[in-house]
Amino acid sequence: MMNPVLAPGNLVVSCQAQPGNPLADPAAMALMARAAAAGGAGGIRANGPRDIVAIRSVTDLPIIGIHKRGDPAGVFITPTLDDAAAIVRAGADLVAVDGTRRPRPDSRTLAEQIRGIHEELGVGVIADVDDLRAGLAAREAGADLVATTLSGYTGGEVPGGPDLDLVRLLAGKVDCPVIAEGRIRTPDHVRAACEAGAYAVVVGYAITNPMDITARMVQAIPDREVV
Ligand SMILES: CC(=O)N[C@H](C=O)[C@@H](O)[C@H](O)[C@H](O)COP(=O)(O)O
Repeated sequence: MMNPVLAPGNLVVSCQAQPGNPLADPAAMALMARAAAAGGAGGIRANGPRDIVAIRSVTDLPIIGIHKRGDPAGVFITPTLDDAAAIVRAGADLVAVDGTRRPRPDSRTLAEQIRGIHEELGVGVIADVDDLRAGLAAREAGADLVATTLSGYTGGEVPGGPDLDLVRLLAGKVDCPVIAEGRIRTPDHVRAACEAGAYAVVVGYAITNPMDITARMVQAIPDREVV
């Protein structure tokens, strides 16, 4: 197994902004990463070579790199080996890839992609999974860590809270570190994820997406008049 790079018991802050978000700009994501580091984050998760280059230039924290490409309804988190290569060149220390059992756009298997990342790029791999079976299969395929990132995003309605049951199940069954990620919104969620066995916890929108935070606050206003 590759060195997991990320120390245990850390909070990783996901600094990502999608098109349509005014913060979708590498300089803004670098400022987010600096703020996260100043607040005590132990790692940064970031999307795409441009953001990763900008973030690498302002922090020595471990960077979990992803490259979102293609259709968000399918395999779109670092779908190919070339996508992984681009983010490692940009400065990522670990690569996260879609670790679900869905067909991959280049028709390689997850095991082939992971082997390529290990052998050609020399970094560890996090499998972003959606359920226990995917987590076990991803570990079997060579993933160094598994994360609950895609739970709730591969069918049906997206739940309101984190999938702590999946954290617990994975932590009891896979022999590698488990990262809790996805809809972790509060310090209580962070604590519960650690108690469920998470090696590290990733928080995104609740820290780095003021558009989403604002919308939630607005939604909470009773009898809001929509103009
Ligand atoms: C499903 C998907 O595309 N997840 C993405 C993966 O990188 C990000 O959009 C999330 O923000 C990240 O996983 C952190 O989760 P949250 O923002 O809920 O704390």
